[in-house]
Amino acid sequence: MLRWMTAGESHGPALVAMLEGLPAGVEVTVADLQAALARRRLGYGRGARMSFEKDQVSILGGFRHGLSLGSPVAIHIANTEWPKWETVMSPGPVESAALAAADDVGAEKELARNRPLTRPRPGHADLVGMQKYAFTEARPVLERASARETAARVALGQVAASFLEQAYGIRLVSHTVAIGEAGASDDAAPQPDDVDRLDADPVRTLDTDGSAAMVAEIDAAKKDGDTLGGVVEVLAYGLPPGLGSHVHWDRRLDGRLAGALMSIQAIKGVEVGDGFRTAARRGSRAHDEIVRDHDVIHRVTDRAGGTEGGMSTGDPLRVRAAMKPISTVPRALRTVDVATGEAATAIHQRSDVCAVPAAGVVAEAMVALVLAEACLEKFGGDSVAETRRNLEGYLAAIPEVMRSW
Ligand SMILES: Cc1cc2nc3c(=O)[nH]c(=O)nc-3n(C[C@H](O)[C@H](O)[C@H](O)COP(=O)(O)O)c2cc1C
Ligand SMILES: C=C(O[C@@H]1CC(C(=O)O)=C[C@@H](OP(=O)(O)O)[C@H]1O)C(=O)O
Repeated sequence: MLRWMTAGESHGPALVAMLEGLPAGVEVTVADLQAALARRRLGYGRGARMSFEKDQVSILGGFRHGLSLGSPVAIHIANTEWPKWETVMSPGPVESAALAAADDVGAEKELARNRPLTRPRPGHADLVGMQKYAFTEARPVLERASARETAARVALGQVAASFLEQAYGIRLVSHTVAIGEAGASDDAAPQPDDVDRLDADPVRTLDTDGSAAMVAEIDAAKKDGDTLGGVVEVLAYGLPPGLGSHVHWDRRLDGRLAGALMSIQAIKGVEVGDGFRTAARRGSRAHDEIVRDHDVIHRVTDRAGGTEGGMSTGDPLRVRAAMKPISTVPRALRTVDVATGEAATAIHQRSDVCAVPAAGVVAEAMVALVLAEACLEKFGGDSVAETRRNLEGYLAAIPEVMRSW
C-alpha cells in the first residue's frame, strides 16, 4: 500500500511531504526533486511571488546514497521567504507588540501581513473555512488552502514517477490544452520525450499558434484586471493492462484518478479519454473497436483514454482537468466584511493571473502517485527488482491470443 500526506502552511517555515510504501532501490536525488519543483514554477501569467520565492529541498528519510530504502520517505521544502513571515506565522505564541511591528517592516509592508483578513475572497476557502473552524479572520484558513501546498505534491509525484519508470518503464507527460477561450490544436498527443520542449514554451504546449493565442489571452485578462482558468491533460505511456478493478467502486482506476485530480486546488472538472465529448456521440462512434493484427490484439481508436471497466487497458492513459479562473481577482469582487457586517470588496494583495501551466505539472504528479499506488496494489514487492519480476510474471501468464504486445 502506498500512502502519502503533506503538511505546512503557505507562508510557514517549510512544507513537509511523506510517502510510505515505496519499495527499495528507487533512484532519486535532491537535484531531481529541485528540477521537478522548478517545473511547477513555470508558466506565463504567474504572480510576483514565483520569481522571488525559492524552494529549498532536503530529503530527511527513506533514502541512502541516492536509493530508496523501503522505509517512509520524508521530504522537507523550506521557503526562502520565511524570515519575512517568522512572526506572523510563528508556530509558537508571540507577543502582541511583535505582531503589530510585523506590519511595519520589510520591503513588502503593503502586504500588512498581520492585519486581520475579515473580507473573505469569493472562490477561496476563506468564508466557509472561518465558519467551519471558528476563526474570526481568513489568515488561518488561506494559509493551508493555498496552492503552495502543491509543491509538496510535486516532490512526492517526482518520487512516484521515478519509481514507475525504473520499475515498469511507465512514463508521463502533461501539457496545456486551453487557457480561457484560447486552445491548442488536438493534433498530436505529446510524448514523454517532449517534456523539455513543453517546459520551454511559456504555457506548456507544443502548438506554437495555440501558445501565442493563450499568451495573448493572459495579457488581455491582466490588462482588464481579471484572471483565467483552463484545461490541462496528462498522458501516461507504457501501462500494463489491469491496473485498478471493476469489482468495487473505490478500486476503479478512473475514479481514483478523477478524485486525485479534483483534489487539486481550483480543479472543477475531470475527463477520462474523450470524456464529455463522448457523451455527445452515438455508441457506434464512441467506443474503441478491438481487432487482432499480426498476432497482436489492439483497439483501433483511443477514445476511452486508456481505461475500460475501471482498469487500465494498456493503451496510453489520457486524462484532462479543468481549472477555474484564479479566485483572487484584481478587479475586486463583492464580499462582506465579517468584522462589521458591511458590504466590502475582497482583499487583493497580489496573485497569479493564470496558473494553468503549473496545474499541469501538479496534475502529472497526482496521476503518478495514483498509478504508483495501483501498480503496487497489483504487483506488490519490496524492491524495484521484485515488483518488476511480478509484472513480468503477470504479463507472461496472459494467453498469447489476448496479448496486446
Ligand atoms: C498552481 C496553482 C496556483 C494557484 N495560484 C493562485 C493564486 O495566485 N491566487 C488565487 O487566488 N488562487 C490561486 N490558485 C487557486 C486557489 O488555490 C483556489 O482557487 C482556491 O484554493 C479555491 O479553489 P477550490 O474551491 O477548488 O479549493 C492556484 C491554484 C493552483 C493549482
Ligand atoms: C505560493 C504559491 O502559489 C500561491 C497560491 C495562491 C493560492 O491562493 O492558491 C496564492 C498566491 O500566493 P500569495 O497569495 O501569497 O501571493 C500564489 O503565489 C506556489 O504555487 O508556490
